[in-house]
Amino acid sequence: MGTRCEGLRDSLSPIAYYEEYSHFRLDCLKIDDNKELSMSANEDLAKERARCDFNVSEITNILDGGIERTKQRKKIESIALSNGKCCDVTPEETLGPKERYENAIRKSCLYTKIVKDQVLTLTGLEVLGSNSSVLRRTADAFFKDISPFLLHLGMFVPTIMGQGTPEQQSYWLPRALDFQIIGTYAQTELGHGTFIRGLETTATYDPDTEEFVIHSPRLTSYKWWAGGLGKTSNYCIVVAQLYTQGKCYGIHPFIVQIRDEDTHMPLPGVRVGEIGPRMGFNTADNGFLGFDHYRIPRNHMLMKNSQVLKDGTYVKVASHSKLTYGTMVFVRVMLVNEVAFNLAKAATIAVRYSAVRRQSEKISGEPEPQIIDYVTQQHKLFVCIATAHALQLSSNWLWKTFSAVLADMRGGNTENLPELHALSSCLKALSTSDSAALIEQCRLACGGHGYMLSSNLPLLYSFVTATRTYEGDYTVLLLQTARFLIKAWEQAESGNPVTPTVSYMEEAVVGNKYKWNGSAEGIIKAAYYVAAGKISSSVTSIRKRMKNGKAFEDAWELTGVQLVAAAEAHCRAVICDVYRKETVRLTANSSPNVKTVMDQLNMLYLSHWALERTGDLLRYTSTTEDDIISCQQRYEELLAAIRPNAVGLVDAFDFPDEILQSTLGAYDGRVYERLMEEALKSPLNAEPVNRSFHQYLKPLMQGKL
Ligand SMILES: CCCCCCCC/C=C\CCCC(=O)SCCNC(=O)CCNC(=O)[C@H](O)C(C)(C)COP(=O)(O)OP(=O)(O)OC[C@H]1O[C@@H](n2cnc3c(N)ncnc32)[C@H](O)[C@@H]1OP(=O)(O)O
Ligand SMILES: Cc1cc2nc3c(=O)[nH]c(=O)nc-3n(C[C@H](O)[C@H](O)[C@H](O)COP(=O)(O)OP(=O)(O)OC[C@H]3O[C@@H](n4cnc5c(N)ncnc54)[C@H](O)[C@@H]3O)c2cc1C
Repeated sequence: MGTRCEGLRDSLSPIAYYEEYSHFRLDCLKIDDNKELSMSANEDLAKERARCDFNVSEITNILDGGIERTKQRKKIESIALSNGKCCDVTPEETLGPKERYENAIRKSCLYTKIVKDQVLTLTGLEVLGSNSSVLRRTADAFFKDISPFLLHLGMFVPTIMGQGTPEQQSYWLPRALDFQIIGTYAQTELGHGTFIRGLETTATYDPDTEEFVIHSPRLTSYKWWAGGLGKTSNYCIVVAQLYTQGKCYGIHPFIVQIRDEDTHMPLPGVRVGEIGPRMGFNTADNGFLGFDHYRIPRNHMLMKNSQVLKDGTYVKVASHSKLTYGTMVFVRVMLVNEVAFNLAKAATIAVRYSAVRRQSEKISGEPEPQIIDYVTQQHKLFVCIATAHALQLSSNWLWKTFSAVLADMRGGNTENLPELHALSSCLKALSTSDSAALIEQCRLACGGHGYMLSSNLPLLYSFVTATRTYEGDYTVLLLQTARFLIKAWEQAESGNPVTPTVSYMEEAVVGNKYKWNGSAEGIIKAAYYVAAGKISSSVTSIRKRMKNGKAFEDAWELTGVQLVAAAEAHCRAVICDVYRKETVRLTANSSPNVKTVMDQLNMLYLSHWALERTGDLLRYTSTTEDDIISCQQRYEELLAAIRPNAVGLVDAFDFPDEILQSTLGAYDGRVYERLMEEALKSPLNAEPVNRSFHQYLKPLMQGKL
């Protein structure tokens, strides 16, 4: 084999040589060990599918939101996937930073063209709204990492829709939706991300020219992080402090052109670039942006919620001061769905791999079991499937809540905005945090092979762990929810009505302790009592500190750890409640076995969290040790009951291999063959001897260095 490859190296270009070389290596391996590298599907996986006792596509339909939506998703996927040009000849992760970016742009353009020419004509703009997760999911067949266009559809367009006047929308949206311009959302600065009232970029109105002057007064005011900002976008939403008639009116959104539409050169007064290598998002050209007294027309301020008239008069239109934060709320809602989908991918990879992988001996001399037969492995993985369901169903519910509040606000009613803000904040925080932790758990469950980039688990993790930070950090958002909860508690205490998601407080303020009952409804009620207990303890701590002379702000700050835990407990109770109710509702007309397995998963989730929070249950409810023992027993029974259906359950997520992009998780289970095929694509395998041998190793080994 060596001789054949040596000969090739002289006659071929590096890429062609490497492709040829890889094929030769594969051919050789096939000849040498036909059994190992057979093309047939893995037998264990086939057996798993044969023993699955429910109709897989029924659950797929439930998760998609109905049979029609499954059909539409599949249609969109088949349009995108039938375009073979999405494939990478060289694995994305083995390219240098420039090549990776260029390749990401190539694929983004290709994908955009498919969406414009074929998908939008099929679905209309609906695919950009409630159905946009289908586009995101399909896009993953093109990108292992992130598209530089993500912020264009994810935030630039939604900000114009949510913050622009009808005239502004009719001017900007057709251009943006047709990709004649590409935009992003530049809010965060080097010096401030969380505290957006502290942003330093200024937009000062000049009535003489009817322009805003955008300026970055110091280094910390440089915009930092926006996806697609470094090299791709020619426009962006800039969030800046608005000054007019000598007064600051706080942060407002502006549409700012940053590059020439023809040459793509940065415009004079604009300094823009990419921020450098990151833990993930390395194909998304996250950027920096500074302005030197850069002028934009007056009507580039997005004026739906407030306006600056020609003479500089500031007019507030909106009835709520936080409507400028609307895009963030929208993206937080979308992110719950986004991370549910990524967790489902990780669970699919890890469960299929665990059915293929055999390791150790349970009983000496007997065949090695599939690792999925270890109860500890089931404990690691089944909660991932259940959490993906819990978050998917919670995200659908949150989307409905969001749409209803949005409809109210269109009619001028912002009464339910605080509750939506509290809900979207804590659901974003918990869903991203849980998903990141569980994706890492999936990686660990796959042993060494999970560490391979080709498993796709490291990339999924690097993407999802960022969601815990961006669009509002975990702690910061839970503290926002806590503000709402403490106010609600005080209202309940004084006998005033509270909003639906905190109605449990009305019963809890009386001070009863809840008696444990191991049914689903009992566990949910216990979760609400835990939340109420933690909120009550936080209130007591704040009051005690204030009694001891602290100002409210200091008392609040000192109680921060308890407040975050209270908001977390509240959110967990909401997820448990929504997951239960939606499971019951959605399986009302399902076949008996689907009903059973969905109920088992739901009970597994509830029992899992009860067992994770035994300290809280013992403290805030009348749960006893015997109750915990029976809960543990039930949990272990559920692991055993779900085991035969585990592969069927992840098949129900219905990820085509092209979207999953994993050597460990492909449908046919040819794990070892795929690992070897990918290994052979490594650029280091393109030649039998690397030149560093001659340059360094040989001189070192021969004492001639
Ligand atoms: C195709 C779709 C795909 C979707 C996926 C897209 C993926 C995109 C990938 C990457 C995108 C990343 C983008 C970004 O990260 S953009 C930057 C995001 N930045 C943040 O999220 C910053 C977080 N900080 C904040 O939100 C705020 O600063 C704050 C922490 C909430 C504090 O704000 P502020 O200081 O103004 O407010 P106060 O704390 O004083 O609170 C005053 C009252 O206002 C209430 N409030 C706050 N925010 C809101 C809101 N959004 N809506 C309604 N009400 C709000 C707050 O609760 C206070 O109320 P109270 O009654 O207690 O006085
Ligand atoms: C991959 C990625 C993509 C991004 N994309 C964009 C984008 O497209 N556009 C954009 O504008 N931004 C973007 N961001 C920025 C992102 O929104 C911010 O990083 C995020 O909001 C957190 O702000 P920060 O970095 O300033 O963290 P900081 O606020 O400095 O937080 C640091 C720590 O301090 C804690 N902390 C801060 N304030 C408080 C408080 N009041 N109470 C208690 N603890 C507190 C936090 O919990 C955290 O632990 C992106 C970030 C990442 C990682």
